[in-house]
Amino acid sequence: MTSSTAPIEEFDLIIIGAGSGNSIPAPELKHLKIAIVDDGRWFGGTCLNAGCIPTKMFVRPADLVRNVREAGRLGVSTAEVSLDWAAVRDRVFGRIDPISQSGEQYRASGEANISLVRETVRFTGMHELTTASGRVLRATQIVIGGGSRPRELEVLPFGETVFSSDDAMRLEHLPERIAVVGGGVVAAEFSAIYSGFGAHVTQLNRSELFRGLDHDIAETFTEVGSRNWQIRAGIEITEAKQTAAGWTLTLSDSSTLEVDAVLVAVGRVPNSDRLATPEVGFDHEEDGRLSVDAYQQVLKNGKPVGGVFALGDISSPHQLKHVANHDARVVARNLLAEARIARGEDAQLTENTLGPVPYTVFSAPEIAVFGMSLPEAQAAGYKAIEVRQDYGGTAWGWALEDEDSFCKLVVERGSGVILGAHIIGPDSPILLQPLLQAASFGQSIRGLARGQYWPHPAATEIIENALLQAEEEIQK
Ligand SMILES: Cc1cc2nc3c(=O)[nH]c(=O)nc-3n(C[C@H](O)[C@H](O)[C@H](O)COP(=O)(O)OP(=O)(O)OC[C@H]3O[C@@H](n4cnc5c(N)ncnc54)[C@H](O)[C@@H]3O)c2cc1C
Ligand SMILES: NC(=O)c1ccc[n+]([C@@H]2O[C@H](COP(=O)([O-])OP(=O)(O)OC[C@H]3O[C@@H](n4cnc5c(N)ncnc54)[C@H](O)[C@@H]3O)[C@@H](O)[C@H]2O)c1
Repeated sequence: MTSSTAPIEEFDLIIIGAGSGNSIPAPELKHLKIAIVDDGRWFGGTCLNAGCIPTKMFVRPADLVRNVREAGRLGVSTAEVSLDWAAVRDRVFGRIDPISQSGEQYRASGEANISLVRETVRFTGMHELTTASGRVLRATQIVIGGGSRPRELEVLPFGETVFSSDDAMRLEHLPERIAVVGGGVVAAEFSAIYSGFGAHVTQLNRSELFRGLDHDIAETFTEVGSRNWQIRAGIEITEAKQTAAGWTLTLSDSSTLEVDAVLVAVGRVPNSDRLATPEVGFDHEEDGRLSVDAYQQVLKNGKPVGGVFALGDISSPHQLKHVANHDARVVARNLLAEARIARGEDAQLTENTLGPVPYTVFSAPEIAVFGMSLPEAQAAGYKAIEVRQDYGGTAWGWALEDEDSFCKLVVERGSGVILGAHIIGPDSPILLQPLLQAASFGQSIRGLARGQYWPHPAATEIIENALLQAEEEIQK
């Protein structure tokens, strides 16, 4: 399949993608000749440069302003508050860009056994890659951590005033009127950010928001979110016309919307096509991600391809950084184990077997969930119960004057194991963790609430009360 006549450059290990893949070269791999290949606009992958980290650095000031605006109901009188987009943007990227740049410098010249290749590559053999400039790289072991990219909408292709999350935080000026297209986590987080900064935001989605989540969580998000930005769910853009000011969007109910700019946040596509992994015959799932086995080995005709592993968004059903990081830990162990097995030594591959995956949305309101809703648990054949604890039923909820937030628990009646937890409200990503811990270790909720102190009147009493309710319910 090699089309280039360039001399072949041989490595022990090639890592494609310097996002989560960049954590793989550890001291244990110092004996290997390694190439790290990445064609990103910024070095270090999505999370650092255009994902988890900068978004949360924008969410925080937007939250502060929103809290001040809402503080009147707690008796706090405030003058008008505002946020300076350019100042926040420069603070965020003034911190992030140097981290990315020094990471790149270190990889380019910091270690004798590592070569950095800043080019796009494609597979031209199962252990061979060809770069855009025609270099041919070969290795015994290859890790594919190529990530995903924002999906484009046919009716609104990306351009100067139609952008994805990649550009959404680096805008020169914050547009006054923004349409945010999508009903998932990216759309939710950016609607909260832009509206906190004072833009007039209209979120458009073809179905209800957060369709995959517990119904009450999705409904409450829509209700509370609507207090800060406009939400139009169950609507599609049928036509988009560029105007002098921005865009006129025609919607499926025949109404029109005038905006200055559009953020398209309708999911992310795995980068397997850019790597030509279909052409070398690797297996793929329906959504285009690479198929892997329990050891993160890439499959071909259902069987693992020796020496080829994948991690993160390019092979995971969960496009989440904590999942990509754990995949990388498993792959790092398995690279060494595979080499030992090949040398006839006693070694075993490690399975990727962590418990339920937490999913958190840093919007206004925040959401944190894992596992099944009650209908999902019942459909899966569990004898399950569900309880709901409102924040407002605890002293912390009174302090917040909260009338919207809640925690729902789905518990298997017999074992007392938590099958799902669904929290919407302030600090829900933190409140989820004790529940996730119990579920991850298969711990019954029996005795969990009363077997430890819960500081009074902290927000964790919401979890304590939910557990007590669930314990009572499974005893009936
Ligand atoms: C706006 C936003 C906010 C997010 N917030 C969160 C959050 O709060 N919490 C959370 O858990 N997750 C969050 N995520 C998801 C998280 O960022 C991703 O799951 C994670 O970064 C994926 O890591 P990865 O290593 O798989 O891929 P990436 O970090 O994307 O790395 C892949 C790298 O491969 C390179 N590459 C791809 N194809 C080629 C090729 N052919 N040749 C050479 N190089 C190539 C790319 O340039 C890229 O640098 C967020 C995502 C976005 C977009
Ligand atoms: N806090 C976090 O953990 C966090 C934050 C941001 C992103 N992420 C990750 O990034 C990934 C991408 O996020 P996302 O919000 O872009 O995707 P998503 O899958 O969460 O939501 C996509 C939304 O776009 C809509 N949609 C899809 N195709 C469409 C089309 N053709 N026309 C109109 N609407 C369409 C869907 O109905 C859905 O509401 C997520 O899977 C998530 O795991 C995580």
